[in-house]
Amino acid sequence: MAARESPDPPLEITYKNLISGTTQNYRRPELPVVEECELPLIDLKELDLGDSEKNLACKKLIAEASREWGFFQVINHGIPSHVLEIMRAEQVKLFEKPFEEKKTYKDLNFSAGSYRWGTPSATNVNQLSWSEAFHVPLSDILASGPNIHNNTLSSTMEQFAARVSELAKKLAGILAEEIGKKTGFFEETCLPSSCYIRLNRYPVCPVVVQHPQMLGIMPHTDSDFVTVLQQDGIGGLQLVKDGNWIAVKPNPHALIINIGDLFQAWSNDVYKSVEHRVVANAEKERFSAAYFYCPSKDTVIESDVYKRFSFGEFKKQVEDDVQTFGHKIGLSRFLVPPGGSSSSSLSGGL
Ligand SMILES: O=C(O)CCC(=O)C(=O)O
Ligand SMILES: [Fe+2]
Repeated sequence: MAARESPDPPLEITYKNLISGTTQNYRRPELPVVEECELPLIDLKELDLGDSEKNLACKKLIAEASREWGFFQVINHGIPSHVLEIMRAEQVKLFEKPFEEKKTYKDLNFSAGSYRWGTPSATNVNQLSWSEAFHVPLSDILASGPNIHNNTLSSTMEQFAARVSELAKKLAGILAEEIGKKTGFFEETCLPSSCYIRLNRYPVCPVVVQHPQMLGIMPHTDSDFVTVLQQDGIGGLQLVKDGNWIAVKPNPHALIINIGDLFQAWSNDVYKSVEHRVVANAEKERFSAAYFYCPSKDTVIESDVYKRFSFGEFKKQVEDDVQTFGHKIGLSRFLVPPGGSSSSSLSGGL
């Protein structure tokens, strides 16, 4: 295959100087990595057996995992396997396209900037994400009407989103109920068009030999209520638990669920939005698809721990911080100062 037709973004060439530099490449102290482990595995079948004891026990497990891990995996989640398989097949087909084509992908009504690769702001190798992604607001897909381009990718994403959002809504409702909050909140605020799908590909990373700590995606928390993640069998996802990085063992039958920043704030820090990252792989490429369950931008998050903020303000703050500091600061930006009031308005805010 001619070089210009390669599907891979030119990560190695673009970041050559960062990769080959040594002295300026200070690496911040790493948390120790603990061995691969299984996330709490929750069988959602228990919710629908008509057995109220099992139903309650299952809800408790969901809440407990969200408090203690911020992450869990679910089986018997109700999403037909063909929906997941078609999504994955379309995702692979999309990423197989030559890099030059992905950069300007016009077949879909994806907004500008949906396709991302590497880390444009990286000034040292530790800030480099060895990956490419389509980060797609579902409003792009739904706005284009039913299958306007006769495009199987957009109709597949629409079908995937419809099913996965049902799962996210169900889990969010259970988590709300477990802390005595209104479950209807999500139906009112998280609309089909306010959510996002992010299709990730982690190309093989030959540089791992020189830089064993190379990451596929930088440590981050998600800026949503709940994320539903479909990963393949390669592995590489890690999360922080009790001050250590834990490697998640892939389970081919399960979907991964994690709590995002909005739920942490809305639950007054009961549920945890936990930092996670993906390590690069020297031998195998990896795919994942994340569904971000988000409210409309004007939705206000009320919390006793954080100043009240709209989702739009939160997103804007994250974007500004990434621009200024090269990384997200997140919820700590919105903490109520000691002795302060959570209803105080942000400057230029509500
Ligand atoms: O690929 C993964 O396993 C994680 C992806 C992720 O964290 C994200 O897209 O926010
Ligand atoms: Fe994430």
